Amino acid sequence: MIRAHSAATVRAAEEPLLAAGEPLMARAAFALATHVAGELRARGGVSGSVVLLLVGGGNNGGDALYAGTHLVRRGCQVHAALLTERAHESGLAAARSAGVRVHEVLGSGDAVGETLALARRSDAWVDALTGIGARGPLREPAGSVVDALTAERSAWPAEPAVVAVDVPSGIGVDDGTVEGPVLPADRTVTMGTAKPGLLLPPAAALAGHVEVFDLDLALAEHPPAACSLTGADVSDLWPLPGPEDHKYTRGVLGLATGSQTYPGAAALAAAGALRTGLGMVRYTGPEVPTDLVRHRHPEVVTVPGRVQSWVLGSGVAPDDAARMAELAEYLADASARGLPVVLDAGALTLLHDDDNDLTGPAVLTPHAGELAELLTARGEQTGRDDVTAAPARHARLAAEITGGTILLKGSTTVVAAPEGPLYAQHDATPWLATAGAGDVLAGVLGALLAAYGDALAADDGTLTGLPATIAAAAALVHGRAARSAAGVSPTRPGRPDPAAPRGVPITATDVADALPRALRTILR
Ligand SMILES: NC(=O)C1=CN([C@@H]2O[C@H](COP(=O)(O)OP(=O)(O)OC[C@H]3O[C@@H](n4cnc5c(N)ncnc54)[C@H](O)[C@@H]3O)[C@@H](O)[C@H]2O)[C@@H](O)CC1
Ligand SMILES: Nc1ncnc2c1ncn2[C@@H]1O[C@H](COP(=O)(O)OP(=O)(O)O)[C@@H](O)[C@H]1O
Ligand SMILES: [K+]
Repeated sequence: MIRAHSAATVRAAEEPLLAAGEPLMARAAFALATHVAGELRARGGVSGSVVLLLVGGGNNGGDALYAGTHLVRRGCQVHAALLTERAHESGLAAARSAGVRVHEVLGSGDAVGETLALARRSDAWVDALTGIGARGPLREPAGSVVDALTAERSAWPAEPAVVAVDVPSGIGVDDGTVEGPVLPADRTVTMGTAKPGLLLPPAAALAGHVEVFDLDLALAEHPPAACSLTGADVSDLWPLPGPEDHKYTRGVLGLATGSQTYPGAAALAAAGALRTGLGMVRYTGPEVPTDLVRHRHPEVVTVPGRVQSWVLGSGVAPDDAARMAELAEYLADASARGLPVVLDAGALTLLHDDDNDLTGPAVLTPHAGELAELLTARGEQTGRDDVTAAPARHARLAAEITGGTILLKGSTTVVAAPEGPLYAQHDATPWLATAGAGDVLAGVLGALLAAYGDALAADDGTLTGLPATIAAAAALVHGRAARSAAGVSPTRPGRPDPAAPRGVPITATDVADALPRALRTILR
C-alpha cells in the first residue's frame, strides 16, 4: 500500500527526530541530489550538466540548496534562482561556499525573464519553491515564473528534467487540488512519506514518478490521510475458496440492474460479477434484460432468494418509475438486514431524497456529473467542474451527507467513506472510458461485497473501513483488466511515456473477459 500523510502529521512525526538532532534536511538533500543526478545520467551524463534550483523561502528551498552542494561536487554547474526576499540561511551559505552560483532574481526587476534565461541553459530544473509549508496557490513572482517555465517546457517536452522537492510547488498538499500555476515534474522526491496531493487527482498528474525517501519518521501511530492499494493488498483481501466452501458460503449477489430500455447493463454487471468469483448471481428484472442475461450467462439464477449483497441501478433511468420503485424496495430490505449494497446510476437518485438514508454498508458509484447532482439535491450546489477540480473533497462531503462510501469514477478513481483514509486508484487506461464499463465495475464490486456480506451484516463496528478498501480493490482489478484488454503497460498519472505501448480500443465486454487474466497477475 502506498500511504500518504497530511502536512500536519508529517510535522508532528518530524518533531521528535529534529529535537533529537537528526540531520533530516541533510539526508533529504543527499537523496534529492542522487535523484537529480539519476535524471541527468539518463539524459547523457552528470558531470558538466547545468542544474537550475528554483528556491523559495522555506526548508523546501533549503533541501535544494544543500542538494546543490552535492551536485557541484559531482561536476555540475549549479545555479540557484532565489524567488523570495529570504532563503534558508545555512543552506544558502553552504551553497555559496560550495560554488553554487546564486542569483537574486527579485532584485533585477525582471524575475521572470532572468529565471527563464537561466532555465534555457539548464539540463535539469529543481522545483523547491514550496513544500508542506505552502499556503494557497503560488504567490508572485513564483506564480509567473512557473507559468513561463511551464510554457517553455511544453515547447521542448523531453528537456530539461524537472525534479520537484517533496511536492510540485503550488499543489494542494493535503487535498490534491490545483488552484494556480504548477510546474509539471518528471519526478517528485518526497520526504518521509508520500503526501495526499501526490496520489489524489488532479494534482497527482503533475508529480511524475514519485520517490518516497525514508526518513524513519515515527508514522506507525498516525493513520494515512490517503492511500493507493497495490496488487499485493488486493491479493491479501481477495476471497479464496477453501475445501469447506460451497456456493452459498462463497457469496450470493443480487443484481437489480438493467431495464427494458437499457438491458445491456444487466448482462455486463453479471459478467463482471461472475468473473470476480462468487457462489451465485441472482438476477431480478423485467423480461428483456432477464432474457439477455439468461442467454449470455446461463449460470445466473433468475428466481428470487437469499443474497448477501445487492447491486442496484446500473442501466435504470430515474424516470422509469416502476423499476425505481423496485430498487427502493430492495434498498429498504438491504438496509433492514444490514446487507452491503452498491448504488449505481439510477439508484443514486434514491439518495437525492434524504428520507432514504443508508443504515447498512453501502457503496455509491457516481461519476463526476452524478456526484454533482447528488450533492446539489442534498443542498450543496455543485457543478461537474467543481467535482473534477476537487474530487476528494466532494467525495468525502457526499460520504458524510449520505453515510455511504463513495467510489468516484474517473481516470483516477477516488474512494471516500465518512471517515478513514481516502483511496486513489490510478490503475486503468483512458480506453476504459467506454459505455458499459461502469456496469462491469458495479458487478465486480458487488461480488466482492457478497463474499464479505455476512461479516459486514454482523459487524459491530470493527469492519467500518472495509467497504472503502473493497471499493478501492474493485477499482484496481477493473482498471488492470482494462489495461490487460487494451494491451497497455502500467502507468503513473501524468505525462504518457512515449516508449510505452499505446494500446487498442476495448469494449466493456472485453474488460469483463480480461478479469481472469488480470487476476492471474494479482492473486498469489
Ligand atoms: N522540518 C525539516 O527539518 C525538514 C523539512 N523538509 C523540507 O521542508 C519543507 C517544509 O518546509 P517549511 O515548513 O519551511 O515550508 P516550505 O518551504 O514548504 O514553505 C514555506 C515557505 O514558502 C513560502 N510560501 C508559503 N506559501 C506560499 C505561496 N503560496 N507562494 C509562495 N511562497 C509561499 C513561505 O513564505 C515560506 O518562505 C518540506 O516540504 C520538505 O521539503 C525536509 O528537509 C525534511 C526535513
Ligand atoms: N479517462 C479515463 N481513464 C481511465 N478510466 C476512465 C476514464 N474515464 C472513465 N474511466 C473509467 O471508466 C468507467 C466508466 O464508467 P461509467 O462512467 O459509469 O460508464 P457507464 O455508465 O457507461 O458504464 C469507470 O470505471 C471510470 O473510472
Ligand atoms: K517543491
